[in-house]
Amino acid sequence: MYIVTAKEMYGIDHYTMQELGVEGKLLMENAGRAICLKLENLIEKTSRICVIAGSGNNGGDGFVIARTLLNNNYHVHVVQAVPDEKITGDALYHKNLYKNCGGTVTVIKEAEIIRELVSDADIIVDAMVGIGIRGKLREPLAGIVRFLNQTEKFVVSIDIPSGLPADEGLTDFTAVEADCTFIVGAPKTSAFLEHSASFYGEWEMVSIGFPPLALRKYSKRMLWNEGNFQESMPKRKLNSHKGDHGRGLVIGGSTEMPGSIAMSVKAALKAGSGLITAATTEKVIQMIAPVSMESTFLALSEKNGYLANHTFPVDSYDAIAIGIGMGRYEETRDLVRYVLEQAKCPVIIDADGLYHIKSDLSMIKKRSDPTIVTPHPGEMAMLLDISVPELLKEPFRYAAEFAGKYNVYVVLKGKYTIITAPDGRQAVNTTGNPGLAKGGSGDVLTGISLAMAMQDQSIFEALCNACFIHGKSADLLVANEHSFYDLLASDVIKGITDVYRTFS
Ligand SMILES: NC(=O)C1=CN([C@@H]2O[C@H](COP(=O)(O)OP(=O)(O)OC[C@H]3O[C@@H](n4cnc5c(N)ncnc54)[C@H](OP(=O)(O)O)[C@@H]3O)[C@@H](O)[C@H]2O)[C@H](O)CC1
Ligand SMILES: [K+]
Repeated sequence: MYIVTAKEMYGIDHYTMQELGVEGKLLMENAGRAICLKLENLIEKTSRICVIAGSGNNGGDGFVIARTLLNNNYHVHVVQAVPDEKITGDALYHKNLYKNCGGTVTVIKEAEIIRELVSDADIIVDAMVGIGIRGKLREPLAGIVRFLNQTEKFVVSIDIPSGLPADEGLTDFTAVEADCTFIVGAPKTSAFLEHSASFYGEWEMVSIGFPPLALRKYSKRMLWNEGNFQESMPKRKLNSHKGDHGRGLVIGGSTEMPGSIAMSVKAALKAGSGLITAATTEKVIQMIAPVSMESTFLALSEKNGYLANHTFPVDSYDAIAIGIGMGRYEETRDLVRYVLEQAKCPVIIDADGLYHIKSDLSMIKKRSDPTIVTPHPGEMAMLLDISVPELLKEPFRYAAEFAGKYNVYVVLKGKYTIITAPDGRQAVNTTGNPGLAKGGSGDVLTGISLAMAMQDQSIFEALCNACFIHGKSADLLVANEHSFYDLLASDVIKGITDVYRTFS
């Protein structure tokens, strides 16, 4: 499923109409009808529905919905929140069809009157404004939105909750807090931003006839779901051996943080790596060896319990993960630099490793083999020298800029983890739950990512699939024997079994 900005949606719309010859009226009919099919599952035959229509094509969708429901014997009324002369084009065509079928419309000039008009309605359909919103919502729409946000009635938004921007970048808006939203054609970016996603309520996308080639042509963003995982995840050959599944190296750990590298190693093996070596200090090896029975170890030099400058052969690995639990000592940075310079395989940089590269980002820019950074918002903001709120306003843009500038893959972790390729392709992971907001969760994702980077798939798909597995494991665990509260990172490692048994 593709994710679009408002501009991309207009591009897809234009292409479908101009190049393919599909008329706008037909797209509007398709949108309204597809939404009604879904809406009818939510409402009773006796439900009273009030559609609030605005001036643009979003309002036009509202008139199609009103006509379809009316013709299906529902009790419907349309409140038009703009003067008659503002309804033009395809929207006017559909308004006339609705009226020709016996539909009634009340035109309102002031927001106050809305309370009375919807007093006997069970369901309110918000078709005031969609992706065409410019600036902050004007009256009377703003007043209607304030009323809708305090009413107990069930509010269904069309395409986008009215007032909400489709794109990232704006955080100050008045918008409908919908109970549910039927998104037209393709989900918009604001459905995946921490400050705006909740306005959509539960959402579902309806297809209205945009061909995949049009979506592909305009959008570089997608939602990574079960279908993508099943399609791209390489199948295991029955006669394969451990060498076929990747020989990985995990570098990290310190006396203060010995557990994290053990988690990454275990996750990497559980997710399907053939062989994993943990490169860490002698002391950490002694500490983690009893719980890391399936891995091999490489003792590196240390200073005060932290990894110190050390050169060792890194060319016999298929992928490397570095940074986990390694601390921020100056001496450790030289080790990070050495690995990034020498390794001729994909390198994943996580946690303290990100702190080390910050002082000299040319360390990653110079590399010719794939480099992957896996920051949480705090680490990403640190890499960019901006605040976390600034980053979260436009995470897609910042991630894409960083990926392009430094030629790296970025896995920006969060409620909506965004995976970005150096060429600007982006995916949003669909799995995961609040149970993952716990220590060790990132270490597990790094381990799974290491395993995925060594399977027979592109790095972008590998990272998308790693995020999918990580989140899906947590989802299956919470659906069955666990809760958001008790879920541990070690449970997520065990849960990988169920993900593979269920989906591959
Ligand atoms: N291809 C598709 O995706 C299809 C989408 N459909 C639906 O159409 C809308 C987009 O339609 P569009 O007409 O481009 O825009 P909107 O209806 O969202 O909004 C335009 C009107 O909104 C008024 N407006 C704009 N900003 C404000 C504001 N800040 N306050 C109040 N009113 C505002 C604007 O009025 P003006 O007086 O400023 O001109 C416009 O009249 C999309 O979201 C889908 O729902 C199609 O039905 C099918 C194809
Ligand atoms: K709307």
